[in-house]
Amino acid sequence: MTDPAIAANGLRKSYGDKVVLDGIDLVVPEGTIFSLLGPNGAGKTTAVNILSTLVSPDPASGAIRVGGHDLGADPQAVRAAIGVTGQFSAVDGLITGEENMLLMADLHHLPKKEGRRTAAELLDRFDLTEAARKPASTYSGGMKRRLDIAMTLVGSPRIIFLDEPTTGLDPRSRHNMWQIIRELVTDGVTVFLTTQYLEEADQLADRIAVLNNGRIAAEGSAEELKRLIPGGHVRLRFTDPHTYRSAAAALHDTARDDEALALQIPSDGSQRELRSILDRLDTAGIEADELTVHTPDLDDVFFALTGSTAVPSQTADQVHQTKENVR
Ligand SMILES: Nc1ncnc2c1ncn2[C@@H]1O[C@H](COP(=O)(O)OP(=O)(O)OP(=O)(O)O)[C@@H](O)[C@H]1O
Repeated sequence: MTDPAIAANGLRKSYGDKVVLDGIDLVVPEGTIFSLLGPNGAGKTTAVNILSTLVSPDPASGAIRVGGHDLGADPQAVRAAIGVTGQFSAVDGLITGEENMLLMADLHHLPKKEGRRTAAELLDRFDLTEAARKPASTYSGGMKRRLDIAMTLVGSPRIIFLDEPTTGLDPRSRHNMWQIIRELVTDGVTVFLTTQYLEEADQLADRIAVLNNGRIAAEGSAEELKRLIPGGHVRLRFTDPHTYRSAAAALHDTARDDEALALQIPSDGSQRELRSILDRLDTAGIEADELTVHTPDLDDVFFALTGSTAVPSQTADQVHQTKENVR
């Protein structure tokens, strides 16, 4: 089996009396997007800084491996495997986009010709060819972020840390950035993403960890996390009023919508609960015309997990969410 791209056990970091990371475990498989979510000051940037060798973890931390290399024993090898795009851009505004790229190529000791080719290819890929000869200070926020990522890619990193890559971008630029991130992963790159935008994690991440009070409050796919909090339900819709009434009689605890001929049943969307609903319908010889599973959105999850009341650490069950017609 191949090493995960990132594996950290009991990651700890304190500044004086302040415990920022209180022993967190992270595993990010290769070629996936992992998102660390958390409110301001939760420790997301600290985690990125440690995993990218910029900041030392506390000695009490467990093993940390990035790109298959031990972070403590071989930080140089880790640095060679990763790229980091931080909240504070590495772009130098006084020189052009192209010059920024060529500077990165020099830093990576690429031969002049190869550096020029790589710079031109990446500028083209990130739609910056036209602006390449203009000072980067004249670029829009979205262009600067694109240039920043392009610069990170000059070294062909296998793992990229993106610390709040779309903060402050308008919706169009944000969607463009999401597309870029998806394409990176299609190319086999692993992305470790921090964000305060729940929609961003929902759209992009294979797995999400919610950081709160120095610990991982919950971890799972977006769908799994949404099932951790109440508010989910199964909705059954009928076209025949008689069937609708029979279903309402056969199922318990349903909220009725007589106008829409729809029944709403509280449910965590788990396979077990779905099976129980379908069994009861089968027993009564009833077929619904439509069945949909509704889960709370990630906003609900975030507020529930990072609110004042502590939520125990848990991992959601692997349950497949269905949205399908019942046949
Ligand atoms: N060098 C440092 N010295 C002292 N305290 C620090 C240092 N770096 C970070 N902290 C503290 O650690 C905590 C976590 O900071 P961090 O920047 O990692 O949070 P974050 O989740 O990235 O927040 P944001 O979303 O606001 O960027 C904060 O309380 C911060 O003040």
